[in-house]
Amino acid sequence: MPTPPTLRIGVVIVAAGSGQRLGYGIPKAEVGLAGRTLLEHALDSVLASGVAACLCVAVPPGDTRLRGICARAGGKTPVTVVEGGSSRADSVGRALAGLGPGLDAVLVHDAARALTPPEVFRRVAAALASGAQAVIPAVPVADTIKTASPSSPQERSIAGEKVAGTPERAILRAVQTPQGFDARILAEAHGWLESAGEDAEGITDDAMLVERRGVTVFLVPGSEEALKITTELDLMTAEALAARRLASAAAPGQEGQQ
Ligand SMILES: Nc1ccn([C@@H]2O[C@H](COP(=O)(O)OP(=O)(O)OP(=O)(O)O)[C@@H](O)[C@H]2O)c(=O)n1
Ligand SMILES: C[C@](O)(CO)[C@H](O)COP(=O)(O)O
Repeated sequence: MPTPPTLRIGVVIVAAGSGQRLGYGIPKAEVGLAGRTLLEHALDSVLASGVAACLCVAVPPGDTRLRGICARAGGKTPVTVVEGGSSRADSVGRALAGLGPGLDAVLVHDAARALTPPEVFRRVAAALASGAQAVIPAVPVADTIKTASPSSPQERSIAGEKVAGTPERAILRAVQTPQGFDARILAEAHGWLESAGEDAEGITDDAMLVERRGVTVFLVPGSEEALKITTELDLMTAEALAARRLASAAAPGQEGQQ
């Protein structure tokens, strides 16, 4: 089988969110998990994957702590920092500009998915190298998902919403980051987004953005460990995962045994 071409890949980490739902009163990327910030965990995963030629991190305006972390990270891999915007998409757009020219592909990653295993980055990069223009990691959905619509005025005394439909669960996927794209296609899509106005409403990830531009998005296996840390319960789950990793690093093959 021919070897896929090696791509020059830039990685964007969006870390400029305020973490309202976590409610710690500090930017979420600064929150501690197993003694390190979420951003440090995310940087570790990217750098351990070995896919990044360079990184750009979007941090909250005025933040100095995350800038300091980025200044100390990277080693031989250049890490630049930009001020994030008022939405995730805005932060991605700013970080794309901060990556600089000469890249074949870009991976966009949430700092909030701090424990994403390096293998997930490598799977996304491999699919790009095999010719995909857009690739995202995904996992099957465990719950049955319903679509909802408002109840009629007569029904409202029972409940505000009712079921509108039930998509077939077998074809549903929960998607994660890093999301990988041909660099030119992602830049064009974000350029469109800036002028799209109402057409851009409800776009919640970069894959959806390039889908709107007619690009085929491929799926590769994600990881349960790549959960998005959004609430206190997610952080508790992440702490348990990090503890399991530490235990298995200390005693390989012994985890789960008494
Ligand atoms: N203006 C924003 C908003 C979000 N993000 C980043 O996008 C990712 C996903 O966002 P989310 O988990 O919703 O983070 P927050 O916006 O911080 O959370 P909340 O909505 O609870 O405030 C996070 O890594 C977050 O830092 C960003 O860079 N810039
Ligand atoms: C990009 C993402 O993580 C894919 O699941 C998700 O859409 C981000 O959503 P958020 O509301 O900005 O956290």
